[in-house]
Amino acid sequence: MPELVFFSGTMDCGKSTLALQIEHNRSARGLTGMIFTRDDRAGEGKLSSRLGLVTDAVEVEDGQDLYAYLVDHLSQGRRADYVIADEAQFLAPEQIDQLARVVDDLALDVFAFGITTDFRSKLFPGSQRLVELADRVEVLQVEALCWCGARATHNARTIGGAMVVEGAQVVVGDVDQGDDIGYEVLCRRHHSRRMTAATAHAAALSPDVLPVSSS
Ligand SMILES: Nc1ncnc2c1ncn2[C@@H]1O[C@H](COP(=O)(O)OP(=O)(O)O)[C@@H](O)[C@H]1O
Ligand SMILES: Cc1cn([C@H]2C[C@H](O)[C@@H](COP(=O)(O)O)O2)c(=O)[nH]c1=O
Repeated sequence: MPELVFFSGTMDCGKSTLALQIEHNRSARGLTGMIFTRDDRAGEGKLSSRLGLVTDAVEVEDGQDLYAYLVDHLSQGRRADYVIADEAQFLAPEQIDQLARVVDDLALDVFAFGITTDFRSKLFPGSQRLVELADRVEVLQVEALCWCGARATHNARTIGGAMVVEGAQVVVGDVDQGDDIGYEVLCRRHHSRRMTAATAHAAALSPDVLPVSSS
């Protein structure tokens, strides 16, 4: 049975790498994928992984009907044996409904990849709809780690290494951005305490927490 599968996790846990591996394994067996993405860091119409792999993809636009796009594609006699949708958190809920219809009416597997929650630990609307509709939600096996060594479950947005909680839900960016606006994955404890690697390091160096000499 074709399925809608949502591969979810934090940033930097290997979602795009897995998407590229699924694409590679299927195309090696003569299958043809329809690859959708939106706002990949590598630029428009690209699906990229931090391991350096990249492939071309269809850049999803606001209001685009993904089901109609596939029907049109197939009715022109072109192939699509399965669908990959990366950065699926950026899709609108209606577009997730359209992907579910691709599974049910066109009998294609749809593999969606995305982060579940934003920098305030709130669901992205597209991810919420995926959790509601997916046949399976898969958590990636390679766990990203918080600076403390615990499994990272949350995404923090940072400026100069310090966590911020104000701002737009969507700001395309990467981890390890130095002084720029960026992201860091944290465990829940450190996300709720707003404690990033930089602020934890600064606190450890603070005279307030240094052992006081008795001499
Ligand atoms: N230099 C490296 N050597 C080995 N693995 C790396 C390297 N850089 C990144 N990775 C792996 O790639 C993962 C990020 O993959 P990516 O597909 O870009 O993540 P996501 O799409 O989930 O944000 C990291 O968690 C790490 O496992
Ligand atoms: C937490 C969070 C992330 N984003 C953006 C930042 C990146 O461009 C993508 C996630 O990409 P990845 O391949 O999973 O690393 O999402 C955002 O716009 N808003 C957020 O709150």
